[in-house]
Amino acid sequence: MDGAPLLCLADFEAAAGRRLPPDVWDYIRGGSGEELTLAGNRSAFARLPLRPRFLVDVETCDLTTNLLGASLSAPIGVAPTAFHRLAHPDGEVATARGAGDAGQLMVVSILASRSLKDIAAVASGPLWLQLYWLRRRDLLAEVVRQGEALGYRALVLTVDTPRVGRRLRDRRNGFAVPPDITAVNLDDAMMATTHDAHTGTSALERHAREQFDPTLTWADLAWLRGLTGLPVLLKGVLTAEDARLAVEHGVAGIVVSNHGGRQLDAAPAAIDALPEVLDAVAGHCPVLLDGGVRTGTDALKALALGASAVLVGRPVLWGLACGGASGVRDVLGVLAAELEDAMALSGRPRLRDVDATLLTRPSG
Ligand SMILES: Cc1cc2nc3c(=O)[nH]c(=O)nc-3n(C[C@H](O)[C@H](O)[C@H](O)COP(=O)(O)O)c2cc1C
Ligand SMILES: CCCCCCC(=O)C(=O)O
Repeated sequence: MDGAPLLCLADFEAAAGRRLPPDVWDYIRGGSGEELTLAGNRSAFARLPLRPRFLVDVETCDLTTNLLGASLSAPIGVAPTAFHRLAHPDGEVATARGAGDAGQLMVVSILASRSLKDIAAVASGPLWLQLYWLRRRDLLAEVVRQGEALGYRALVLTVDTPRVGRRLRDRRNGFAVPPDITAVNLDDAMMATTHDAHTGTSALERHAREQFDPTLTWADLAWLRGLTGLPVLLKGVLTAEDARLAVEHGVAGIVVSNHGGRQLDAAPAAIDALPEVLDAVAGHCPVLLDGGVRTGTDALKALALGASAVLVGRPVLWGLACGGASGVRDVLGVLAAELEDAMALSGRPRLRDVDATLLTRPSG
């Protein structure tokens, strides 16, 4: 990567914004509606001060962790995002290389623009596979079968997208996926409408209305669990009520997420929704968080509240746009280094020391 050094995720964001075509940049950066939730994801982190402790030996800080049997160099991973070839010609293959080099988890979108097989072939870190519930259950079942056969270790069902949110940037741009970039793990004919550009509308919104199944309910989870031996996590849970139902339905984990502010505008900031979900889950399964994580201190705050790990969406695409695999590795590396710094400077050298007292004064 040439030019000024990229020292924090905001540097990657600015550099990516200069490189990508304006409509792609808007697709990546945008949220839905008035973008209140998008902004809230950041401002909610900014509102939480940390309570550092001192005179603790912090010469060595240990970020390593284990998530559903996978050893990770840090509790930070790649959130599923569609069509990585929008950001770099190598797409998800580069992302998987970068995540593997960083020793971190990658969740691959069902809308990946490289094959699950090519991604698995280069991955040195754990891969999970994200699913949207398609009306075409035969295609969904085939993707699950393929993912399991290729060694993907868990399924992440996104539940916040019965349809795509009102993304005004995409509507204004008449956004459509360029014809040479496709969701190659799904049927070409089914995906054709993602390429149909019409002024004033988003091809992705229209496509999802046709192809995503909005009738999905809790009762359908049994069908998915019956297809596979893989653990199933739910992504997009924001309330205690849904978290309780998720546990009752035997999920292996929950990702607290508002889809990066791209679905229901006015949904709570992810970090604000985390405590009620954690309370309801009561330790029955790991709870991850995504949405607005941009610094090591953001990650530390989520971990202090009780998250097992955080995922990042847009920052990975910024890294990809800036430098392919090495850009992704660097973005994840910067976040991990910042987290390590924050642990040292707050007197919490091990993840088990990272608890609620970092945010709230203990009683008594
Ligand atoms: C360009 C883009 C594409 C996305 N595609 C998907 C997807 O295919 N599946 C999914 O579950 N979430 C998708 N998401 C949401 C992310 O998984 C994640 O929830 C969100 O990006 C986290 O917020 P952050 O970008 O602030 O880190 C997408 C987000 C973006 C920005
Ligand atoms: C192909 C139709 C829907 C794409 C939505 C991808 C996504 O989750 C996002 O853009 O956000």
